[in-house]
Amino acid sequence: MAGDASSIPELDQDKYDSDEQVKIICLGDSAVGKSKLMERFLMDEYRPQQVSTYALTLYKYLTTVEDKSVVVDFWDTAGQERFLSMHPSYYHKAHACIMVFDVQRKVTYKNLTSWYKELREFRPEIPCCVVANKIDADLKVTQKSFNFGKKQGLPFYFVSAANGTNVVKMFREMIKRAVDYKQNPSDFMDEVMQELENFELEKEEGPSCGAVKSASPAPAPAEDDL
Ligand SMILES: Nc1nc2c(ncn2[C@@H]2O[C@H](COP(=O)(O)OP(=O)(O)OP(=O)(O)O)[C@@H](O)[C@H]2O)c(=O)[nH]1
Ligand SMILES: [Mg+2]
Repeated sequence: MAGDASSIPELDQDKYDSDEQVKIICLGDSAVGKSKLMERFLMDEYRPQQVSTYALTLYKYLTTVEDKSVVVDFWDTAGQERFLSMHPSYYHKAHACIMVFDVQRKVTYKNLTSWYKELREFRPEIPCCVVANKIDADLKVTQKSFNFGKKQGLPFYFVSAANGTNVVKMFREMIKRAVDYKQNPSDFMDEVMQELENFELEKEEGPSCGAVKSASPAPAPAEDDL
């Protein structure tokens, strides 16, 4: 992924500056089910055996949010997660993040701390959620409470890519939050970019009293009961 991204049109991230494009990234250890969750949501199908992702995959999804057309790019990792770290370009301009762990492997839950830390270094304010995957393998796990993220007010979902539990709900809510965030960015750099854009517009249109977008944080939906 760290190669010459500029030569691949799909990886030109300037497109995420346009109103109708959002970028959603997925974080979590290898084999927690990130790719399967995206496949489940996008194709509503589930293939139990598939080799892990060795190259970056972009899943494009066209939808409408509050009557507006939106193109969502879901970014799936290139196996860099084995090193518990991603290339900065993975985070660049992301509007939301889905953090996944595997309920059958405790270490994947523990590692969320490192994932979250890295995410916030690059994207301090974007909406994020915590996803407990593979609940089909042990339904009793839904009685347990997983408190990571509670402090930060992150929504939590028990899901299964295998049988589809909560997959559509989780993705729909995250798309909505990504779009809300995009309309009201609260990251300092996003604000700077927005101001620069307004400035450029003003220059083109001549002097006027152009307004700068406000910077209130996107509201988080109510957390699932654990
Ligand atoms: N039982 C069960 N198995 C799942 C579920 N989701 C994924 N798996 C299995 O877990 C394994 C890993 O799934 P992937 O989607 O490839 O995981 P990943 O996080 O994309 O892994 P990397 O690409 O290596 O980072 C596969 O063998 C899947 O079949 C689930 O909901 N339930
Ligand atoms: Mg994968």
